Amino acid sequence: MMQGLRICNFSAGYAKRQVIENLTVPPLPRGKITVLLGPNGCGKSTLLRALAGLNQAKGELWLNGEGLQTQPFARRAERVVYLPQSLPAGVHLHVLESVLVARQASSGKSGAEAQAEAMALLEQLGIASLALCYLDQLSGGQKQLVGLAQSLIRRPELLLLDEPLSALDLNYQFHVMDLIARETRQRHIITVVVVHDINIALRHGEHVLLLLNGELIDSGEPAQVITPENLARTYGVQSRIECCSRGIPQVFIDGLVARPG
Ligand SMILES: Nc1ncnc2c1ncn2[C@@H]1O[C@H](COP(=O)(O)OP(=O)(O)OP(=O)(O)O)[C@@H](O)[C@H]1O
Repeated sequence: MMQGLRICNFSAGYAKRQVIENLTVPPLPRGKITVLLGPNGCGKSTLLRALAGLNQAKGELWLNGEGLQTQPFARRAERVVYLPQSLPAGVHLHVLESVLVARQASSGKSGAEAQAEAMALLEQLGIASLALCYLDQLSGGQKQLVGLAQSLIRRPELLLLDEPLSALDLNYQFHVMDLIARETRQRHIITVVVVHDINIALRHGEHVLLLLNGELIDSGEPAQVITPENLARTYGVQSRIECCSRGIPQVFIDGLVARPG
């Protein structure tokens, strides 16, 4: 059985606008973090939502050898989890309840075992002390961490995270990427993460997809894809990549080669 996610001749968009047209992507690996990069409006969220079956789409999607497009939505929702940029407002649950609801939705399991698992995950994310706080009383970053707990507890085969770091401080960005990498590796998940910070992509990504105007510009290992040429072409920035004293490559932006858009 072919492992990983295969995307072939895939088109997605909205009633009046096709955003992704005939996209074919080399297989996305299991057990690794794929970072999805590209400028504002290039179609990253549209692609993730379409992979989750939440946007109109046509074409072929194969998840670990099984076709996704023809699967009933409930089965697909068990296998594929999409975490949007922000959690829906107005949900009157406390943090622990919301994670348990997510757990139940995908495995039907509840009770003491599920509760212990949920608490362990909140602990790992450093938010166990918030377990009994209501979602609408949390800060933006805290909500983002809860969203991540809700997604991870569902144990998906394909985990789609749309800018999961956007509200997190520096320490949490690092910690969360490490945690996502560990879960991804241990549970053999295919994880796709949208980030805008190119240095996070370079440091924590294990595979990179670079999109521009709904088209794939490049894909592969971070150091092969995140190059000054590709950054100039997609983001219009002039950049250089240098290793710091610890040998970790870093991107420095020296200026613009083009105006946005
Ligand atoms: N509901 C919608 N209806 C119609 N067009 C939409 C809708 N949502 C997004 N679009 C359009 O689709 C294109 C891609 O948007 P998308 O949100 O996928 O971009 P993105 O790469 O995630 O951007 P960003 O980095 O700013 O979040 C944009 O031109 C946007 O205007």
